[in-house]
Amino acid sequence: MTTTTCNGALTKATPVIELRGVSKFFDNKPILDEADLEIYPGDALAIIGPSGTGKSTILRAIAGLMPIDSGEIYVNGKLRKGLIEESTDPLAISMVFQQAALFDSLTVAENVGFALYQHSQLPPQRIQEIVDYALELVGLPGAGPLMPSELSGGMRKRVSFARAVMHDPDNRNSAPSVVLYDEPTAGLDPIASTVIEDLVRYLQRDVSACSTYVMVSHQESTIRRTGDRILFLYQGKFQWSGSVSELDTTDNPLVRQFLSASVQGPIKVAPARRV
Ligand SMILES: Nc1ncnc2c1ncn2[C@@H]1O[C@H](COP(=O)(O)OP(=O)(O)OP(=O)(O)O)[C@@H](O)[C@H]1O
Repeated sequence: MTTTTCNGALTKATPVIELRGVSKFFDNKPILDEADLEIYPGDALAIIGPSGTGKSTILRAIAGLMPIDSGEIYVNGKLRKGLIEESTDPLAISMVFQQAALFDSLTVAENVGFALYQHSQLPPQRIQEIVDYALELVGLPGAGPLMPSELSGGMRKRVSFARAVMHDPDNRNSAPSVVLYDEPTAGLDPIASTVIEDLVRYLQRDVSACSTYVMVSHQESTIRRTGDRILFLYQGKFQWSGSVSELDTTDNPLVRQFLSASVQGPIKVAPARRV
């Protein structure tokens, strides 16, 4: 594939992440069924699909947080063996979870700096400076001493963003190359969602040299504002791929039914239980 790099040059790129025939079963049910996916440098992908179709599962597989049952995952062309904790990927992948997943007993600063405090040799004063930089980046300057319980849902999400993009500003290579967002705007009002969507684009544009991300969302504004390429996941496979404008023009029956919120169509809908 020919792609455009950050500086505009056309190159034949190696996918930063490639899934080949990845399957994952839960309770003997195939959730991912020989799914293929290629993510190229600078891609802004949005994965959509009905609830329970495996969107979070595929993010966890990409992140190396969950074992797959068959298939292969390549990171920068290198076959990943085992989970992320057992081996090191040749590039940093970071995940923003649906529930901001903060440690409630730690301050905001301790949450954001957690990985650096645990795993780096940097002096605490330097980590503090980096944490302050990350909090500024997400529009929460001075929030470091607060406890998570003092934050709104939108602020908690921004803190989890700061933690996900934590890196040493003196070392641009330490920024995550791929960020995986699992429903970062779920449960937020439209304005708070816009703030998060803008933040995703800002981080892509300005934080690392050529940021790449995968967004999972049910919110149409988030899909349209953060996805350059939309992928429709259903029955364990990607069934459709297109641009945001193609979302409105495609005659793919899965996409049409999904966007029209109709219970009639090829997507099987579990009937509501009568009470
Ligand atoms: N650890 C697990 N153990 C058993 N089943 C699981 C596990 N994780 C996910 N599943 C099942 O796999 C299916 C896909 O779940 P997943 O969370 O990936 O779907 P999703 O598309 O992200 O859904 P939603 O849009 O509702 O968040 C669901 O049926 C879920 O119950």
